[in-house]
Amino acid sequence: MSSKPYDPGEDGAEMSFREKMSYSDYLHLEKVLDAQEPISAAHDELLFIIQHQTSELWMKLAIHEITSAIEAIRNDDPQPAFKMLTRVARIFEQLNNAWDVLRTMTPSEYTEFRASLGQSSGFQSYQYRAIEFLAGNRNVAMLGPHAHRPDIIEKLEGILAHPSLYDEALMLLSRRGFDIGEDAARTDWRTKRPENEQVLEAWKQVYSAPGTYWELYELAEKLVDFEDYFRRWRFNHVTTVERVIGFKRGTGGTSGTSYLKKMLEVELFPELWRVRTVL
Ligand code: HEM
Ligand SMILES: N[C@@H](CC(=O)c1ccccc1NC=O)C(=O)O
Repeated sequence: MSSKPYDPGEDGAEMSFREKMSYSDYLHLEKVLDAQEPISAAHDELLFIIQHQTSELWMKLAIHEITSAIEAIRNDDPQPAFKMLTRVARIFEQLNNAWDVLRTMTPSEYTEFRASLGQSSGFQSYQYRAIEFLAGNRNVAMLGPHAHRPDIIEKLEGILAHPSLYDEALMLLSRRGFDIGEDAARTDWRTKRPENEQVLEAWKQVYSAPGTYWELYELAEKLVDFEDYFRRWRFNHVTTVERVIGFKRGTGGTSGTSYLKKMLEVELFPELWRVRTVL
């Protein structure tokens, strides 16, 4: 019995894209797939490049979502922000799972091309810094590595000129009748805000009566969820780094693993972690 090979064209699949938009036209695949240019002969450099490029693509989406979530909260419409923040947490979960691929690279394999990376480092990831700044971890010193790129400085300064995700959540608390003290009178958004007892008290009231403050309660939990996944990313990163380069200095010039371990202590939404202890 001879059977003819399956022809999707006979089934109705479109086969002629001379004048129609195709899959790769729409996705600009040539641009994306032409953007991997290993600079060494090491087998694992392609893995390293793709791991970073895909991470940066997911970060781009996270920035898009956080920016819209900030806007929704500012407009007193937090419901859509809940969905966006859930998506951001899922993006970080995706980034967390991706470490499993990179972890297949041993120190011997990384050493084959590490020297070709020069002084470049994830420390100079402006999208990572944008996410931190958008969330609320603001430190103008982190603009330093971008001094040679006025376009990047402009983007990051544009974020620092406006309230962060957490600042907007605090202002929502204030609009809903809570006294948040000096956080209600801020005009400078560029620097890190100090922790505030009145904010802690406001979150304490929210968590003590979820039924009364359901929206604020849900917002608080979405923020904690986001930070939870973000912390896991930091932890996976530092563990991978120790596994691959031990305690060598970073190509970006920091102490490397020790610097990243210090960064594990950074909190995006401090009073939301503190409130757990006082409930
Ligand atoms: C073998 C893999 C990796 C190694 C050995 C490594 C190593 C390091 C080191 C040592 C630092 C500290 C800065 C420095 O002095 O260079 C750093 C920072 C950083 N890396 Fe990686 N990294 C790896 C993979 C990744 C990946 C896949 C990403 C995803 C985009 C990433 C993103 C970052 C970011 C955003 C920072 C800055 C963190 C901060 O300032 O808090 N790294 N990395
Ligand atoms: N900082 C790393 C190098 C590194 O991982 C890296 C280099 C260029 C572009 C992205 C990188 N990823 C994270 O830091 C190192 O010290 O080996």
